[in-house]
Amino acid sequence: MPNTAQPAPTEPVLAARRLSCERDERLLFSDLALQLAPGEALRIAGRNGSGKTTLMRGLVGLNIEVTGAVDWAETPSGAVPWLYVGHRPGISAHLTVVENLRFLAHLRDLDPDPAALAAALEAVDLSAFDDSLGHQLSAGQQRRVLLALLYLPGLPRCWVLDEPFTALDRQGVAALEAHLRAHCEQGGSLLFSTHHEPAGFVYRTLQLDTQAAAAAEAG
Ligand SMILES: Nc1ncnc2c1ncn2[C@@H]1O[C@H](COP(=O)(O)OP(=O)(O)OP(=O)(O)O)[C@@H](O)[C@H]1O
Repeated sequence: MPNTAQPAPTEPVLAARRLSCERDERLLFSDLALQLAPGEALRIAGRNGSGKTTLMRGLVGLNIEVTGAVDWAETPSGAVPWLYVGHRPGISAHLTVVENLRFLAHLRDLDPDPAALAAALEAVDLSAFDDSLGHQLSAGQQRRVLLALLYLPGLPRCWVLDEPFTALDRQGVAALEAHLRAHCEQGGSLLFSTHHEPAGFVYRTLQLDTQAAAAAEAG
């Protein structure tokens, strides 16, 4: 099922042009353009160090080394149109699971009530660990705390997820794929990176190695 969808002919959620980035005198990408429409998913692929994280952080304004034009569609409320979830779990060792999730939510201007926090933890199969401390969690459980963000109410419609499948077991991968598919089917958009090739939903792929190679050849 993956990799066959063409961009939909609707007003884009995100339109970026002439994106370029050079780091440590190494060209990562140059004159790159991408668009994302409502209901679409775009996977950023490429080898380690090819610039996937750099590109995604640039698109959400977290990396000023990325130059070019980035236009996000305005939201009716004027709120930030994206939810960015980076590749590091960022779990505090001395907070409980539910405290960590609340903190991660607050960092993103979300203020979920206890019922919403409990429902999100249940969705990622962590109900039994809600009062465990961060340092007591496995790598996959830490990832699940972070991914619980995707089950909170009031999220922006475009999700930007860096390596969301890292450390998940097979059941976790399948559950996340189903959740991302439902998000897109409901008109949400998704920009994500992964070395895993998801099979559970439709997405286009932007291959960054090809971009860098083409730019190097041209220049
Ligand atoms: N803080 C930093 N300062 C300078 N260079 C950096 C920094 N972080 C990453 N880089 C460099 O930028 C390049 C792209 O890194 P980036 O993290 O975007 O790659 P990636 O495609 O996401 O890799 P991976 O698949 O390993 O996660 C790499 O060459 C890396 O060395």
